[in-house]
Amino acid sequence: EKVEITKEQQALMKVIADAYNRHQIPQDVAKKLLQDQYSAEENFLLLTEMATSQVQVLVEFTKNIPGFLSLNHEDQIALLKGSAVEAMFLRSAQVFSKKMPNGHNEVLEDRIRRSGISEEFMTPMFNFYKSIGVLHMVQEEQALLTAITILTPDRPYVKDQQAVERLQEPMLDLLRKLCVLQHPQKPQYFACLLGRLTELRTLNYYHAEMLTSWRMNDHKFTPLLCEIWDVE
Ligand SMILES: CC(C)c1onc(-c2c(Cl)cccc2Cl)c1COc1ccc2cc(-c3cccc(C(=O)O)c3)sc2c1
Repeated sequence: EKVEITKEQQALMKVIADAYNRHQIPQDVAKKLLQDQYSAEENFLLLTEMATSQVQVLVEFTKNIPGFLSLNHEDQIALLKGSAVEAMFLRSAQVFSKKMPNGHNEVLEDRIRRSGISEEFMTPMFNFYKSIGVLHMVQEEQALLTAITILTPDRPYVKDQQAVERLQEPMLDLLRKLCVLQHPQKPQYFACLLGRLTELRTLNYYHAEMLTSWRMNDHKFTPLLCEIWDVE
């Protein structure tokens, strides 16, 4: 049947896309990836700085999601803590797939591969990056998918799951329509995107292991990362 994006869905798309484009890692921070120190220590510190900056960007983006700030305050924190790693996998995946103009993607891969992460986590991590890359998502899809990830009702400690569902559903409906309109030759495209969200959840477990092994090697995180990841 003819898929139509309603006026209010257009308005929602504009709010989410503008927020996503407005809140990016500052270029001077992203540029640090290109500096020439490549020791495992140096890479870890750089990635820590990127992640910290990314969390700040993520919080600002989340505050622009219509209805988020009217959720119960503890639930707002639970949603951010529960989705931060997944949102950062999505964001860093865009860096790989959008072929950053000044070669960020190669250096990012090198730095991640040489930052004290054990081999067993590299495979699922880079498989995810590849599976996102082949989708060639447009900016609006990336923005909606990030908002949908943040608005996942069944995160740990969320009390009013229905309230979160009521915010997530219109985003899912809009993304479904967008996929049909943007990728008419790929009827399964929307299902593919949702499949990525499932793959993201498994990466949470690998990431928790990564944090543990870094901490066992006495790696330090920033206060913001300690707070969002409940470490130290
Ligand atoms: C604490 C640190 C060691 C860490 O622990 N786990 C992870 C992680 C790793 Cl490895 C992989 C996935 C997820 C996480 Cl969470 C990280 C590093 O996380 C990040 C998080 C976001 C970004 C955005 C970037 C980026 C570059 C250029 C341009 C842009 C841009 O947005 O333009 C973004 S790099 C980057 C690194």
